Amino acid sequence: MSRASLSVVSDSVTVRVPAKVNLHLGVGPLRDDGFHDLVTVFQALSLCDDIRLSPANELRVTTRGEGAADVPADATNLAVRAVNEVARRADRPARVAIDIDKRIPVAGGMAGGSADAAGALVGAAALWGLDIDRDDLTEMAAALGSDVPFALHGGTALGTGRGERLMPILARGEFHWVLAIARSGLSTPAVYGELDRLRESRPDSDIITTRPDELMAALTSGDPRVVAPLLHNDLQPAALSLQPALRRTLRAGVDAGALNGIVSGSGPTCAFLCADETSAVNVAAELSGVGVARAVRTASGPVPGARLLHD
Ligand SMILES: C[C@@](CO)(OP(=O)(O)O)[C@H](O)COP(=O)(O)OP(=O)(O)OC[C@H]1O[C@@H](n2ccc(N)nc2=O)[C@H](O)[C@@H]1O
Ligand SMILES: Nc1ncnc2c1ncn2[C@@H]1O[C@H](COP(=O)(O)OP(=O)(O)O)[C@@H](O)[C@H]1O
Repeated sequence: MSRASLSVVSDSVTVRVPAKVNLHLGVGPLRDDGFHDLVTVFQALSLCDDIRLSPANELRVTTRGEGAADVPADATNLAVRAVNEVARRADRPARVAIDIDKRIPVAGGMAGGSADAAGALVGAAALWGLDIDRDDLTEMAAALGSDVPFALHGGTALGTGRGERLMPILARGEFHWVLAIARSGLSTPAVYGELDRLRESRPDSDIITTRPDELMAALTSGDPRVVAPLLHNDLQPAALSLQPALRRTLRAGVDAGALNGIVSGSGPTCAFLCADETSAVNVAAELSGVGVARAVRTASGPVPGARLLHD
């Protein structure tokens, strides 16, 4: 069969993909390949991007919504890279229009680009009727970025390696979060670099990357009051060093009634764990009034990873 005669199985597909927060982020020393070994606990949140893929004459991408102007519209867009990867594997032309409806803050430490990549992998496979098994999809995801496998996986999971090796974690119940989105983003490599710099200046500081057993046990209890004091992020001092104003944001969320606040991944989004949904709505309202963030959102977790939406 020639490439041109391959039939398109569907007119268009839409995939919904979640943001993540790291409930625990332990960062090991810098590896020779430029990455750091991690021990992290991811949770997928109800703040999602929607990725629509439709047949087109050429590969193109448009983004609307949250931070759209900061999302590349060329071959460096992670969704474009994902579609190119599926096309290469299927040996077919990547003639697809990708439309991203963004809600996940760009360069916000919530893995928005990774989510779009995961959505585009699932979307391209569905659009072209390809049968790619879960392990192969996960391998393709890991090649696109350390956080991409988790965006496929969703739920609550332990991440090791550079974050791409996943093991599901049992988390009971629903956790309610408030997200304070900062006025400008932070570059992930810059934040890891700042952590290395801070560690070099304090050579006696311990680097501990053991499994966070206490947090994992707390998650099975489903009680946010037990989980809240166990939130931990090794990248937080580095993010605070690059954006000192985040200290005020973290304080404001706790003052507004959150159980605890943490910088999400490499930041600068701050995530606040609340006792319940009502408390989250109240904390969000109060935090909006203080003016420490560009936008404030509520979200719950865990939610599933990349999933096809059916009209
Ligand atoms: C920090 C975390 C925490 O979940 O997420 P974000 O806060 O950015 O969303 C991740 O480790 C980000 O993962 P991701 O954004 O996929 O990173 P990649 O594209 O794989 O790598 C970008 C760069 O980040 C640094 N990096 C990333 C992962 C890792 N384990 N060690 C690193 O040092 C490296 O400098 C690398 O070149
Ligand atoms: N589809 C995409 N959405 C967002 N950012 C993207 C995308 N594709 C590439 N990028 C690039 O990736 C960088 C990191 O974006 P993002 O994944 O949103 O943040 P973070 O790594 O902090 O979670 C952005 O600054 C942008 O240049």
